[in-house]
Amino acid sequence: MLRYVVKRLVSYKILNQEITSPVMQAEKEDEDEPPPEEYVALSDFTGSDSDQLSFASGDKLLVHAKPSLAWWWAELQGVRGYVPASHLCQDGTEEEDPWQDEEYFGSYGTLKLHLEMLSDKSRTEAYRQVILSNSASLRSKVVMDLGCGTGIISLFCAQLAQPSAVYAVEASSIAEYTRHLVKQNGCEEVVTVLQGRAEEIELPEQVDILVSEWMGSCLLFEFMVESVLLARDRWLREGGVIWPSSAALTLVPCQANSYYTEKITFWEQLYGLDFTPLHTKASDCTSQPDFNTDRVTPKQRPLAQQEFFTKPMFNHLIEPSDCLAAPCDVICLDMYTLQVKELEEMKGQFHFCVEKSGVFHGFTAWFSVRFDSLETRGTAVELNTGPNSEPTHWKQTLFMLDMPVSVHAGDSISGSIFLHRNPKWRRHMTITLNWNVNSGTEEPDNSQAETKSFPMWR
Ligand SMILES: C[S@@+](CC[C@H](N)C(=O)[O-])C[C@H]1O[C@@H](n2cnc3c(N)ncnc32)[C@H](O)[C@@H]1O
Repeated sequence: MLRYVVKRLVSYKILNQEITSPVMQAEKEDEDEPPPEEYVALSDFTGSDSDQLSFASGDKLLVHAKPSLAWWWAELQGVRGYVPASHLCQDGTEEEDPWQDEEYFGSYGTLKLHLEMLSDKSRTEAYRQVILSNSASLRSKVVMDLGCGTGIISLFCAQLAQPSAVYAVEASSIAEYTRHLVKQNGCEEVVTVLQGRAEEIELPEQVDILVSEWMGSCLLFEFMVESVLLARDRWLREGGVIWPSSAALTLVPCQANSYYTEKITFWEQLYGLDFTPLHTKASDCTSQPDFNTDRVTPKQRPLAQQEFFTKPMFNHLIEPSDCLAAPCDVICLDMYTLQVKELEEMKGQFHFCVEKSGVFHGFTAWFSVRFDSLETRGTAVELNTGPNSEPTHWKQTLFMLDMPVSVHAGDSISGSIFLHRNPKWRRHMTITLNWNVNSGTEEPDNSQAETKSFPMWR
């Protein structure tokens, strides 16, 4: 579901935002300070630096300056500090829709995204294979296809199996065309297209199978999974089946030589001139805190790293040879038991044994989903979006470290990953990686724990 991401990037222009130092701004405020705006905290926040302000859900804060989209300069009970904008909303004023449904469903109302998804053979064939290999068990069953788009999964059901009914639910305006497609393919007796949000539509009966293609970049981005869980609790009969049945997010430490060269080494020699201050921490540069990351640190990050390595990179296709260790599943979801509230914060651990010497540039993430078989002794179908499978339109997601680290076979990289759903923008999240590189030699280990947060996208 990269399609929606790209649109967001363009519209937010996050990476190109103009940042004013709030220190400068705060000084200026004394002279001609505009009146502060009152905001209410949506959730608790504990500052991780001395210049950050901690607050509790429901606190009323005065916002004095908005130096970036992510971090504001605010006051609580006379104390001032930086606060994450995503944790605040304005009381009493009409807020933007936290689900951004107009834009989200607007983009699924066009053919562009459906063309991209239907062109993805690995993805679409995986769903086809699930229906085909379970066709006997699907006979006379009732199916709900949540977010049917052009109706491809519903049509597979009608074409390859004999369900008694398929309810194809779609909130975007593409649903009007889906009805024509169902008729055109002679499936109107079985497939009923219902236009509306899955959370709001009414079905005439409970369903035996709930199928959906809901996965986003890094599995959860877009959080369509929430709609699937709510539909499961409302419409799936007891003992019913959910496809995909489970999902996993996988991580690997990797090299990313060409991306690093393109964005960092590039500045070293330009037309016989030295542009290295753009990627090197220079002591004589004006100190400007980094407002783009999830934490404001007093550490100054070079401009190139700030601009290119703050957000993760979608559209990355990692070569298996660039994986420095065996990949590790860091988050595993059981779609039968997962609860909506668990989506707010998810944590996983990793421990990688470096298998070959190289440069550790970052981590690459991807996901896989599994569809349990309904047939006795049937085999599960897996859709894997990793580097050892056919590329999909999701590709993989690259998280660049600010500074590459040389690693050797026998070293280990261990740590944790933390997915924090944006309390305000419900389709977004921040991924925080904490890691430690330990040398495999007998020498004393001086390695330091590192941490970096990557907003996706707000
Ligand atoms: C990733 S697309 C999959 C489309 C189709 N199932 C396919 O495989 O080609 C997800 C679809 O779900 C729809 N959708 C997302 N959330 C929904 C919700 N809560 N209710 C109804 N439709 C939803 C979107 O508009 C979009 O068309």
